[in-house]
Amino acid sequence: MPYLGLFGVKDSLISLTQSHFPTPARAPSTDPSTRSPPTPTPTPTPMDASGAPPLILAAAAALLLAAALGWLLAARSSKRGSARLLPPGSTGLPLVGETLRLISAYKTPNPEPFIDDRVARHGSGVFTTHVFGERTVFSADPAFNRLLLAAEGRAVGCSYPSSIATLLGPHSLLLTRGPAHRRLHTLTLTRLGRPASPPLLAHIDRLVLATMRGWEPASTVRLLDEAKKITFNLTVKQLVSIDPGPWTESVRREYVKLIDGFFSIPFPFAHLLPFTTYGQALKARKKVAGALREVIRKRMDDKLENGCANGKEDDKIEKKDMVEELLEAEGGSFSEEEMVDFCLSLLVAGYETTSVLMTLAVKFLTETPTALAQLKEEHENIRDVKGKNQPLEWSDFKSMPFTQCVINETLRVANLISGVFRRANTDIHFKDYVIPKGCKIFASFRAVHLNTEHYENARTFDPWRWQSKNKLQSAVGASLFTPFGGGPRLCPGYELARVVVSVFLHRLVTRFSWEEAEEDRLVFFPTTRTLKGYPINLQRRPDSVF
Ligand code: HEM
Repeated sequence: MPYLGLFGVKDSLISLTQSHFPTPARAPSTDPSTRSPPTPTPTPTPMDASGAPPLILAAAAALLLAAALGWLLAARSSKRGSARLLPPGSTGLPLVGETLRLISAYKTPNPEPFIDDRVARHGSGVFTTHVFGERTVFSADPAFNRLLLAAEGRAVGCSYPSSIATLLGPHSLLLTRGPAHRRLHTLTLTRLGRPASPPLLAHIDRLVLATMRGWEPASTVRLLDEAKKITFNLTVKQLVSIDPGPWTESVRREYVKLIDGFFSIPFPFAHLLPFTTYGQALKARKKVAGALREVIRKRMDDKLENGCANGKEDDKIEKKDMVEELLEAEGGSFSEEEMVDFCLSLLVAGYETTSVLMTLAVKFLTETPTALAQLKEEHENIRDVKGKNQPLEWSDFKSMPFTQCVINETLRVANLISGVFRRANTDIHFKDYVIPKGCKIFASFRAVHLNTEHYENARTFDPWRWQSKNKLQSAVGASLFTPFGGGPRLCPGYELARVVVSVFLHRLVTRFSWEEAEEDRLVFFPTTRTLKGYPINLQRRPDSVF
């Protein structure tokens, strides 16, 4: 799914979250202007012809024919008439367009040239290409990106392939549109946009500490795995108020298979092919949804038994979790299935992104010792004032300005979501171009974040760049910094993700020292992460108290 970093066309998937970035310490000293594309994943793999039923073969042939026709039309239109108004570009080879070039770029440690070269060749930050069976306009232009984000739901709409939509469920926030989307988005923001609430902050702190308590005084851990545990348990708590235990563990086992499905090839009739990753993901989805349904049903029954709590007084009482928000919202009109899909999509949405953000922040800091030293000092100062054992409070979070610079810079450099896909609902006029109704558009955040015109030494991890006053506001205002998107689909978890990572860094640097257990590197296919999950050797600090 585009948000998760997957871009699917027909039966293919391409990761959007692709973010390539050389590790800061090894970043090239030169800083070519960088523009970034989405991340490729495997192209649609045709079903094995030998064993395929005739119906499938006929469908496959029809698809191929449609793709060929699409390509021919795109190629013709780029040469004459109205298509002269399309942003410049090339449709590449018949059928595959430029898909293979895109994929191979993202399989290297430096995928930037896919966009850079085209921007340079066409002299335009907006260009046309043809990937995954579809003509697609790429934007590396912050002004156009802003327009696209703001126009969501009107001139453009987000578009997900059916394979992703099936895993998410029809009532997922990511799939709803129009007034229903606005209502659900506001509700989500109300819940997730309040990490300042004392119970939530205390809970994040407790969860992080509980995970770290599981680490031996001297041990090797794969940081990404640990970060994922924290993120999953935290989201479950936010949704249904269940603490880590056998229930969360059994749901997590299925959930991991579901997540794998987003990055797999959705073979036709996958529900009949349980040995494929996508087939297993479909099964896992049923189990995760079933577990959530059981909890939600029980809560609905409890509510019926205890009577509705819709009075004025109750509105003022902070809801204990997302299910309670849903049960109370809109006169309690959400159906069980709507609530299940909604919770499931929240569980999916922040998992990979927040965990990789935590891991990469530690990796970049490890490779930039001066930044790590400054960060440690900031957190030790907080501890000096509070004493060793006190839980973190909101005022402590507010005393972490350098930590926020580290998080901003990790987001800028890592590009966990390298951009978002939209589809034009109408002809779109931008500069001298017209992007026709129905056309797919990719707004690349990464291309902007790594562009030397906007950021000096754009490919170097430099958290100090965010220290200057108002830098963040002006970068966000000009759409030069959009790691969480913008407009009506602005990520509702943006504040929560920051708080989780801040608390995690606080507890890590004040209780442990560490070094890389083995060399690890960033990979960008099918998503941005480190190849080995960043194994580190941890040493508990002698003065740390648990
Ligand atoms: C580093 C962490 C994160 C990053 C970089 C990130 C990034 C994004 C981006 C770029 C979008 C916009 C997608 C679009 O416009 O199509 C988005 C949407 C969304 N995010 Fe996040 N996100 C993060 C964490 C979270 C967390 C922790 C949650 C919730 C627990 C969350 C929930 C969502 C949801 C539900 C949407 C869809 C909103 C809608 O369609 O209205 N995200 N996120």
